[in-house]
Amino acid sequence: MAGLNGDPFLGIDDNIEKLQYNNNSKEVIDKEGLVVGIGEDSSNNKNNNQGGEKDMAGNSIHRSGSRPQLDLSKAEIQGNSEERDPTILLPNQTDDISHLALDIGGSLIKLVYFSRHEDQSVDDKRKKTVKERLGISNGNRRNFPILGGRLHFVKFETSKLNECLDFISSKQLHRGRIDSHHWNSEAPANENAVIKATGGGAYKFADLFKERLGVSIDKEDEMDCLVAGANFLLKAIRHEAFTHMEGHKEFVQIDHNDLFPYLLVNIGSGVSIIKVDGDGKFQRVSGTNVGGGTYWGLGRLLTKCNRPYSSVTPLFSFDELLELSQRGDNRTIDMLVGDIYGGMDYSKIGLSASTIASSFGKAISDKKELQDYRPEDISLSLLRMISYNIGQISYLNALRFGLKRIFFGGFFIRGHAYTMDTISFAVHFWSKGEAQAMFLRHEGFLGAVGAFMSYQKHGLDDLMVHHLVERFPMGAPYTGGKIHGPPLGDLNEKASIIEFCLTNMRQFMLYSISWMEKFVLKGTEITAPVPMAPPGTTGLGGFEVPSSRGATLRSDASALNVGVLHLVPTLEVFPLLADPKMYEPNTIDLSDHKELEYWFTVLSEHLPDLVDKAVASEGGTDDAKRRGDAFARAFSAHLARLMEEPAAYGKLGLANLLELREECLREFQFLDAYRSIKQRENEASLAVLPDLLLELDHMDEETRLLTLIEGVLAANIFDWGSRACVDLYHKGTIIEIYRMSRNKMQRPWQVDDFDLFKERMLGSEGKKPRPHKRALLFVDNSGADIVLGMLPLARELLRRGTEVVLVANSLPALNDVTAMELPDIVAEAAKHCDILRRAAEAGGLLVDAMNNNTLDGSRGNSSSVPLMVVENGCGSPCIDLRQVSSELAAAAKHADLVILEGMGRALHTNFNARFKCEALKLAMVKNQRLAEKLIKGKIYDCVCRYEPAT
Ligand SMILES: Nc1ncnc2c1ncn2[C@@H]1O[C@H](COP(=O)(O)OP(=O)(O)O)[C@@H](O)[C@H]1O
Ligand SMILES: CC(C)(COP(=O)(O)O)[C@@H](O)C(=O)NCCC(=O)O
Ligand SMILES: [Mn+2]
Repeated sequence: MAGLNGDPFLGIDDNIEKLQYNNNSKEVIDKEGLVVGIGEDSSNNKNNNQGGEKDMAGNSIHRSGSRPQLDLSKAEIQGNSEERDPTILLPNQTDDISHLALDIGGSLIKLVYFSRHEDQSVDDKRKKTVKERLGISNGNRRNFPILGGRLHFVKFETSKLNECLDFISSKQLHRGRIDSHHWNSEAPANENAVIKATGGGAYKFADLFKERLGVSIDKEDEMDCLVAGANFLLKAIRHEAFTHMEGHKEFVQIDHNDLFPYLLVNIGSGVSIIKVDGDGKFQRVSGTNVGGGTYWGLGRLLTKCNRPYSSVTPLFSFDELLELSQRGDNRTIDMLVGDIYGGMDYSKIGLSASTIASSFGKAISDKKELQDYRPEDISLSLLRMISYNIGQISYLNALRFGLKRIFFGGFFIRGHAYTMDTISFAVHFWSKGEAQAMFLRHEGFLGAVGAFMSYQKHGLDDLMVHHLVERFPMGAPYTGGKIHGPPLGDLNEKASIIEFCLTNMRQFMLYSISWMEKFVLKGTEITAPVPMAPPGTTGLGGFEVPSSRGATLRSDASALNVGVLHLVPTLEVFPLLADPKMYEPNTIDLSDHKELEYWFTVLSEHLPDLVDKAVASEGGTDDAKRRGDAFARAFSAHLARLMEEPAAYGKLGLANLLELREECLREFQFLDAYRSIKQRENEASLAVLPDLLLELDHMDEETRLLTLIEGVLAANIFDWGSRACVDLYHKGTIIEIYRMSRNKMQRPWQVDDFDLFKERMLGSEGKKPRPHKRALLFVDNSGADIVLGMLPLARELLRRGTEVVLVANSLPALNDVTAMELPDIVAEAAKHCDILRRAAEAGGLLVDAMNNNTLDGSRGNSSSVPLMVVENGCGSPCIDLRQVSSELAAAAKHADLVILEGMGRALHTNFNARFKCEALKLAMVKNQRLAEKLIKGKIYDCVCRYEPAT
């Protein structure tokens, strides 16, 4: 790893990576040979050295926590090796296999590329036996020829095609390996690589691609691609479409069966208007030459004389123009109805005095030269002229075909609030509220996505919402290694260089700027508010006043509105949800700003403690400290961004915030921040387990059941995510806190369905009910929670003849126990308990023990009901049951009882979830506000909610 410490780093965008190394690294690469683990893998090595701890690479659910490995053998410098940061070619890099599609438009080149990883789960014994037991052949592979991976979105200006070519070649995207095992069985071998491309540039630049990259361009029709892209995104991405009216953004849930027909308006350089009736069924019904290119081109021309001399380029960039408009007042240049009617409305035909009568109309009478107009005003006037015009033409076409829904795409929109409001306003105004304008988060990438979809048989078109997990990376080094860079903070003088670099890839490649600097820049960009116009200076005019002033314009470098799409084709909808369509995981609605503020503060205040734990988990090295610092900044920046724009990444719930924190930790390579805490608590709890079991076995059935449920609730106090609990841990030992918590268990609990549950379990009036066939126990924390709470409950179910499946996280989150850790814990517990031992053997959990015959010499008792462990598919303290692992989905098939435990899984999420089978929700509420809000109680109150099957 040392050989790569010359800042392998991220490129200009979050999604853009470039390999670099410093002068001494090549030597190391050559000598050491070959596969160098990066990112997560480097830490895995460390874990292995520490002994005993399992690495996470064995997990098949590779959310963004997993990093690709690079094969650096035969690495070679491309171009001039005297260059400071030359590009490296990695001819033998096979793991991170890429696939690329392009949309080369008049203004911008859009790239969509896919990178995937090997499934490294084959060696996991638990997985093998679980698969055998649950009868999963090979997940969903047959349906999905692709394995998991990521879909990245990147764009370049078409005039800077060379930078795009450099990018493709530095990432080797054009060498997309296509072979039978990995991608497409009928595809040709790697030579004569072909890339799919659409847009005019696919024709115009085909020769250049052949010359520079040696690849042929397979041209795809632009309209086909736009429609295919829009249809795919609308079906496969949750929260892809939204409305934007008067500054208010609202995501629209699109019903797949009710998508068509719709009108697609793609505002690129020019505008295409397409009536879409189905997949591949469409007609281009209209278009206009007044589009994004018009705004950009005319805007440049009209403002160029006012461009400050100090600027790097003589012309305003698109974003600068847009930003100017936010400070503009179009009344200085537009002729308003009031200008014509002496300040009065023309109310007879419904036009107010502030309505624009004639865009740029004032310029006819003013005795002004171009330079006398403020570029801000020109830009706003132009933006409004073009947006209204497009809105109106779109509406007229919708009217022509009786369509109610209009989706707007293309990069002219650029997520700019004011532009969207203006278009929405026009559509609303002209249609008198009959038609609705909707926007797409992947606005400009429709064509590129469509070109990507045109690769035959890659299976992507079969992907559904639940297969895609969107992540918003924040400048962490994709390529791992050490973090270099100046001390944080002292970056002002570099900012202008960086800014320049961000818009100029070629220049960028010549500067050695660590990702850390870029990260800090990004961090400040996304937290710094965009300058707003003083109230009243703009807006007036137009039909009426689109209210939002586009405070959301951010530079391309932080274009976080689209994240990297992580494809996990093995994810499934939890089959026991009563009504998946109506299911909403989040209990707490963060669209209430007060609520958002509260949780924002909770998470911010928890941050220092979390960073401490994270840094300690990595040995407290300088490198770990830097990463800890960077993590804190990254996460704070994410939070700040979300405070400003809660819907920035899609609809926001508390579960998303808590997951974002875990993802962010992983991005900075903190793979298991609570590792040693978990271990310590497991050991302490396992030591007292035999006594607890003995105690339980002396009780009658009814007392035992109550004690078991109390035990679960009491042990749920071990939660390192709760501020109040962390304070407690500083005051007592694990066992002391556990005893105290148990002593405090007094019924009735704040939510108390225990009697109902007891009746279901034990029956009444001497009638013995049928035991459950299979129970799924969604477990929560390590230590007492799993060992003294959930395991004894599992044991009781097993004793009654119920199969038990422990459902645990795929990846660590706080001190939650993971599926990977459970077999060892169960094995340890089984040493003191025959019931657990026999069940674990029957469930294939004690593979090693069985092979070694270490227990009592007998082979697994297959007549016993099995105890199994499955991973849930996520790495968060909460769970979204629309996206669970295939093994959990398989395990659910025969289950008739679901037990959800803990605040994250049973309260923050799923408190209101309804199941086809019986459900028991158990949690201690470790937060005062939540207790008040959710159960009208106080902190440390308990929830025992039992719901019969629906
Ligand atoms: N960073 C940017 N650079 C240039 N143009 C941009 C940028 N962001 C948004 N735009 C706008 O998007 C238009 C291009 O949209 P796009 O959908 O990519 O169309 P095309 O395929 O014709 O290039 C530009 O004409 C401009 O109005
Ligand atoms: C992160 C958690 C959901 C974990 O709780 P658990 O699921 O382990 O019961 C919970 O600790 C939490 O909501 N913490 C933030 C609230 C607080 O610190 O008060
Ligand atoms: Mn937890």
